[in-house]
Amino acid sequence: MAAGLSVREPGEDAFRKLFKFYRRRNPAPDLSAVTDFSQNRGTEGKVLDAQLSVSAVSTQDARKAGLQPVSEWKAYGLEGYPGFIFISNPFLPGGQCHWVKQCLKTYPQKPNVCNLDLHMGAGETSDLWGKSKEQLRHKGSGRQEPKTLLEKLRWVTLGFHYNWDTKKYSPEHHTAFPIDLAFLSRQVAAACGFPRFKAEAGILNYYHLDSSLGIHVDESELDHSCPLLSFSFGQSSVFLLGGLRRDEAPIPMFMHSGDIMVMSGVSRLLYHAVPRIVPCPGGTTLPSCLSQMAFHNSATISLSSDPCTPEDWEVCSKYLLNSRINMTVRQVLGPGRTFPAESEEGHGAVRGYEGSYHPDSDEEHNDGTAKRPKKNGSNLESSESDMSSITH
Ligand SMILES: O=C(O)CCC(=O)C(=O)O
Ligand SMILES: [Fe+2]
Repeated sequence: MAAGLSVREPGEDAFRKLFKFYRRRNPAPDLSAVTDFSQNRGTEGKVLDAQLSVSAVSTQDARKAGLQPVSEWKAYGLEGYPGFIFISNPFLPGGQCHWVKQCLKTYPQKPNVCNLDLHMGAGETSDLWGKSKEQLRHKGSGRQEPKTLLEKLRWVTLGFHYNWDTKKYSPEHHTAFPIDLAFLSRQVAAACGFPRFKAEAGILNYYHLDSSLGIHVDESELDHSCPLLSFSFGQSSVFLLGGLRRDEAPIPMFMHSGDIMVMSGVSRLLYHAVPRIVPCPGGTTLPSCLSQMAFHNSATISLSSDPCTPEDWEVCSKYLLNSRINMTVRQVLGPGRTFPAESEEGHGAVRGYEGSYHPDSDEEHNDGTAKRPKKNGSNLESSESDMSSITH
């Protein structure tokens, strides 16, 4: 680590040790201890069935969001982690394609904010999709080929735009939250017992095969009684769920495409990180739930005037061969609350952003420990010298 970059020098705590273990390239780590909810593997009696509110979401609304009826969802909790809910891919066949397409084609557009805005002009960052799609579609697997703008995308913020420097939200930096994503979030939150959840801020993280997201707690939101929702698409990842203290050893678990995680109650403020992306074997395929896209039956068409077409999906699937997308949705303010006056503020900050709070890829520098926010803002790390490490 370069001198002066460290915000603080934590000891070799249990979380950091496991982060480094799973982040390691050579030799690749043994993943047999990673809990896999979809396979009932590695759960060692700690997994509980989570109770969902089946009647809180109509089958019609679930379908509109691309989801199966709640009665079909497989939802789990973990003993000792009240408020943590893991929903194993509840999407309908074809239901994920709308969200992937939105993350690549729609949400990066203005007025939303993305990492490329920090060092490129408005003209250059407009229509990333249009500027990238042909090149991406025809791209070979050669590492030497220049990256498209879409491949340089690391994060997008929605609604109340998270400020990576101050680690705060502010009323001045707000644009309309996407209606379709608010709808999806409302259904998931309602099923988990939060019928009044209001999607107010979103952070989309774009990971490549060498990306990781450093150890952190999401505590910048002003009301922690509201859950944090997390949706994953594309290649799988290892997610580390820790405790309220940084030195508690985390539980490693896989997040696969379509999986949804809800952090609420006591688990809302747990340390967590993503040390590793785990591509499908061979690196040339998509997870099976994504390879059977049913366009004729696209469940989400009614949510958007721009449904995901087969041509769109060709670009999305090419992108996802090497990538993972995660959307987190947050409620920033408590019900009926507004932002406090500046002088009353005592809130804010993402605690312990160790490594990067944007996907990052710098192996040497990415041991899960806090660094000064990079110019790109976030905390993602990647082993290239660009900015693939997430450090929100
Ligand atoms: O990518 C993930 O699974 C986690 C993302 C996350 O923790 C965040 O955006 O705060
Ligand atoms: Fe987080």
